Amino acid sequence: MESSSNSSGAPPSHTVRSNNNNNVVINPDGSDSSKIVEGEYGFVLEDVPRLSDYLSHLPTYPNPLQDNPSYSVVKQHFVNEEDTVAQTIVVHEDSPRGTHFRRAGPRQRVYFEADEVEACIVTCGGLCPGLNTVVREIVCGLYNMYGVTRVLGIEGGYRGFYARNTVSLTPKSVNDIHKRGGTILGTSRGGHDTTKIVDSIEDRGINQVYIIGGDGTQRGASVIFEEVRRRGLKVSVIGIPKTIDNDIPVIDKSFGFDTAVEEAQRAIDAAHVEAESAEHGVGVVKLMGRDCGFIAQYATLASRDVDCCLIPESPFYLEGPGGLFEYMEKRLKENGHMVIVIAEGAGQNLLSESLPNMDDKDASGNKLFQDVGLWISQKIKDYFKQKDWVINLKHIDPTYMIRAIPANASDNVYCTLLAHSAIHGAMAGYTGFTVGPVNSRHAYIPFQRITEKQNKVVITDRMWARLLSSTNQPSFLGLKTIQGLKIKQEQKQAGSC
Ligand SMILES: Nc1ncnc2c1ncn2[C@@H]1O[C@H](COP(=O)(O)OP(=O)(O)O)[C@@H](O)[C@H]1O
Ligand SMILES: O=P(O)(O)OC[C@H]1O[C@](O)(COP(=O)(O)O)[C@@H](O)[C@@H]1O
Ligand SMILES: [Mg+2]
Repeated sequence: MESSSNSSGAPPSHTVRSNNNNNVVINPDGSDSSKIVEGEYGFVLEDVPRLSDYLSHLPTYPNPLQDNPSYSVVKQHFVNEEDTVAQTIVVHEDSPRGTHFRRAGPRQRVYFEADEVEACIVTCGGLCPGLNTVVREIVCGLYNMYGVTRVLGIEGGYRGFYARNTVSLTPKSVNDIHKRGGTILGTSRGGHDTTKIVDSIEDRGINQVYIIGGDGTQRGASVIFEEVRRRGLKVSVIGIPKTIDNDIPVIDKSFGFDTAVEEAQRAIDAAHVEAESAEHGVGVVKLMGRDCGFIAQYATLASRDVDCCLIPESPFYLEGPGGLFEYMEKRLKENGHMVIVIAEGAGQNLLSESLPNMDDKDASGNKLFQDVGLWISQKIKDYFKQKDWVINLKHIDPTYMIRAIPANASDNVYCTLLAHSAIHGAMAGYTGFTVGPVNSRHAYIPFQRITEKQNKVVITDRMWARLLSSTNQPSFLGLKTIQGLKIKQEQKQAGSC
């Protein structure tokens, strides 16, 4: 096969000029692999590392995709090397061009020959619908698009690299796994040991590492990448973002989220049927969402049967004017029944008042929460009992049932695109990135942008207002807080004019 040599030389650590004369800042403080490219009119590219940044004279090869009969219909075979995806697409005349990410997709030249690739896949953290689809599509995509036949499955999450045997994954062995929930590879929390993991990668001759997981996993992937780079290995480290909670920033949404919202409808429907069939019926549905209430918010908006949605981002209170109990009394008088949806991370401040000193963490260091569904159900029962109201409360907790199902059709397609974007990036020699859609276009995003903060429901956005207007619930914000938010909003608008 034809090969050409890349001569980028020794690891750069300063500002250099790119092909199109932009400023490129690589490793500004020497501590990480940030690559910021600054262009005209406020254009900023937050680029991702490439193997050639730290390995010199790497040969490249023509991309085999151009000879693939299935792709012969494609008009433009390859993504232009200079293509980027804008993070902000709502702009006005004077807006700077703003932050961009490198566009995902197949490149004209690749850094790996098919028979050179030793890929591996690992799934980490909590379950999420679609994990098996991503695994399947990495295996089949590598095989069908690039002729790669050697893919290993790492079992049981990060610790599987050094504590378990691997399984060989072939298009045949993964053929129908997308129809099953969970992950055929198994998963775990904790157990991240960077040195042991990279030793295992080196010992097994692995040169493409596909890591599927949430924010914790991507933090782990980032340190694996740094260690791989420090050792000077020709190994691409690619993160594929996963979380049912949808709390990963920058990307449009995470896979499995749509499936979760859809499945949550069944629980809300059941709660509604139970509630409306009884006198003063109250249905309480607990949904997942450790630090953010996206599943609860979207499930509520989709259902239209929910009277109150409680999420971690919007603090609430039970007693007194404007509180939950007052609203419940009003709603039960008006309508005879009501449905409450609560995200698992909501109201934890109130719970810790009743149950102090609960500071347990899981093996990954995530805080373990008290069961807010049980807690609020008991509080509601106690309140109405002392008021001599007979209510009929049914509490439904479908959380793990929702998480354990296979992905729905749209999540399956989304998982396929994620897997393909990840493969194209790895084959093109990109590394140290997470893949995901930004404003509907798949992009390669530096790890630190994914791990530096969490995506949250913004309660001053129109979407939350839509929810409030659909449920008619109180905002639980005091007059002072609302005024404060308004002033902030006005100051922001004045500043941007
Ligand atoms: N800061 C970190 N550095 C290295 N590994 C981490 C870090 N945070 C979490 N991990 C590892 O990532 C894996 C998944 O993390 P976890 O928080 O459980 O799930 P998720 O990836 O879904 O957020 C675990 O094996 C954990 O040890
Ligand atoms: O019982 P587990 O496995 O610790 O999972 C519970 C947590 O997993 C989640 O579903 C998702 O968390 P991750 O994104 O960290 O996997 C949370 O909503 C929930 O709090
Ligand atoms: Mg997490």
